[in-house]
Amino acid sequence: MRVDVVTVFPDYLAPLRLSLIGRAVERGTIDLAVHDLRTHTTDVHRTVDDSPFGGGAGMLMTPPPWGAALDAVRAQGQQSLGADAEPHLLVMSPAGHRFDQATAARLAAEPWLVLACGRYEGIDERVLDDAARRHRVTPLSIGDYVLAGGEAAALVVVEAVGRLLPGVLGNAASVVEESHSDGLLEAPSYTRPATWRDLDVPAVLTGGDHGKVARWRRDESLRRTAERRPDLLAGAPADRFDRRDLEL
Ligand SMILES: COc1cccc(COC(=O)c2cn[nH]c2)c1
Repeated sequence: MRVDVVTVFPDYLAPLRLSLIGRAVERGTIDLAVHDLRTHTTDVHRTVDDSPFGGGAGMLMTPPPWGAALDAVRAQGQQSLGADAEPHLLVMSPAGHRFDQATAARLAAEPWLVLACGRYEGIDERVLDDAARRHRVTPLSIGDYVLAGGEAAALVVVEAVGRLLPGVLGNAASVVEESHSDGLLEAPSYTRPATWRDLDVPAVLTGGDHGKVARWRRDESLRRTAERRPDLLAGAPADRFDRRDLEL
């Protein structure tokens, strides 16, 4: 997978060169390129923002540097992926579609993502409209809060998507048995020592009955989800989860 990130703070994306994702980049599983938006300005002050038409607080990112940057990113990407290749542009924004594990799984199947990191109050809408003439554009939110810029959101998206790519997680690790993989939160988990500060591991987990372990984990998963994230249960079709255990 090729991943391009456009930002006024390239150094903010340095963590993508570390650890799990960093190794995937070194191995070439992820072909990562971080681009400095200011490289695509033409004025002496390297201006990327201006006041919003219609008034309003703060500044907005002006289209010309974004247009030039996205054109350059497409040209570079097509050099390595082929002249017909087109990216999927993800614009990190509080006004975006909700990013979740299902979205991460869908994006992990795509060959080329370009992430746009907005700053200030955001990016002039015509940048998205112009890009949409050539390829898919998806405004994407990692949650219902406002950050100072899209860079932290880009780190989240690249990590959540990158870890799903083949070979990125060690063989032992599994993306199947984890929170949100089955629409629920994962059950509590334990490892050695069996007793720690007079706290014991639930006996079912050390009893050796795998059927009972599976049942216990499912029950705990449903209980934890009902307690912490009832929204995940509310939207589910009636038969999706075994609600009898939770008196829901
Ligand atoms: C592009 O327009 C804007 C405007 C304001 C802030 C940002 C940065 O992104 C976020 O704040 C965000 C992303 N997911 N959840 C929050 C982008």
